[in-house]
Amino acid sequence: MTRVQLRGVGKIYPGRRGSDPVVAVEDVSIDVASGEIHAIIGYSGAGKSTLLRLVNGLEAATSGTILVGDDDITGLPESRLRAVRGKIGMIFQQFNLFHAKTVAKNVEYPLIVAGMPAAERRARVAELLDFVGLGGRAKAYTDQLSGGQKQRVGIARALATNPGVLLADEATSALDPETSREVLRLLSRVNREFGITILLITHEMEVVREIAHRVTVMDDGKAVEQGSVFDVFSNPQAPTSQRFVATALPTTPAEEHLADLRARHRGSLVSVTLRDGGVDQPVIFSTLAARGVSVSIVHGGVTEVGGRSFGRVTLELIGEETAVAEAITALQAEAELEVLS
Ligand SMILES: Nc1ncnc2c1ncn2[C@@H]1O[C@H](COP(=O)(O)OP(=O)(O)OP(=O)(O)O)[C@@H](O)[C@H]1O
Repeated sequence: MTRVQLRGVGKIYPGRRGSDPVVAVEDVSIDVASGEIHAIIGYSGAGKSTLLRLVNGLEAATSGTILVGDDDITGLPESRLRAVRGKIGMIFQQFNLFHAKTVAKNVEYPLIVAGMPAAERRARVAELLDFVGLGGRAKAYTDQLSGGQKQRVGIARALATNPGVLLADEATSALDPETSREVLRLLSRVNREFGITILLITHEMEVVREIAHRVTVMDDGKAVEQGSVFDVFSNPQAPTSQRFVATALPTTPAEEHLADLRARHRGSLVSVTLRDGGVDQPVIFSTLAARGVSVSIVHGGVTEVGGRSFGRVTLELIGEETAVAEAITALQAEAELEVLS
């Protein structure tokens, strides 16, 4: 069981040929609990890859401390870093497999480096390939595999030496949505069955929603928001988080779409947020029915986030003007409701 702790971590790259230094990561603190799946999300250039390289010690932080398990990797000499890296597995967007080697040889490679005897290696490789569902493809060459299968080989190889932490660098970005979900489900199993802590970076909110427990949102080198996936999705605070959430959740219609809805629906339009632990849907419908107001859902929906439900629906309310106004006032006391027209 391994936790990862970043405290005030910064990375400044020296400017090239007289240009200004680049602040890639600035004062980032993240606590990844042992056995947690923690996602770091951000747009291109936010500093995600740099952060991951600092965690596996490929690059040295300019400031702050990084603990992997009980090892403070900041300031460790290369010889000691190698031992810590042995406890960290890594998978990549482009898989980084050896094309001239078979599937089995790819997975065996880190075991050879670790000095494991041949008979044990064979047994371990067979066990790993079974786990990732590639038991029948041991002798195939990696260029005969689909993208999803290649990433399964990457995962088996990363797990070979029993790491406590798995770092995933945009691990599903090169895959189609269905294959991406299969690989994410496999990563969830890795986390659940072996208790491996996973730190993954991504620019896709769907990835966060699918498997992460907690999330850090990065923007311009800084951690601008952190929290449980449900909290960040259902109530994003930072503008960057709000933009990401809008890509993955039903939202209030944007202005141009709203104009279209208004043209097609003559009733009053209201947007209601449905949050696990918030107002019950029957309360909304009975409040409207009691005043003779009829209701249609015209936009949005309800979805699963972090194992809980969250939704935002736009409703068209039709009835007597005073009855609709009264119903809206009554609902505002119970629910998160925004009047759109
Ligand atoms: N070796 C380097 N030398 C100089 N600047 C760098 C170096 N690596 C990254 N940077 C800069 O640091 C900033 C953060 O880059 P980084 O690759 O970590 O972002 P990212 O969020 O991973 O983006 P992407 O998703 O596009 O990879 C960028 O401005 C980038 O140009």
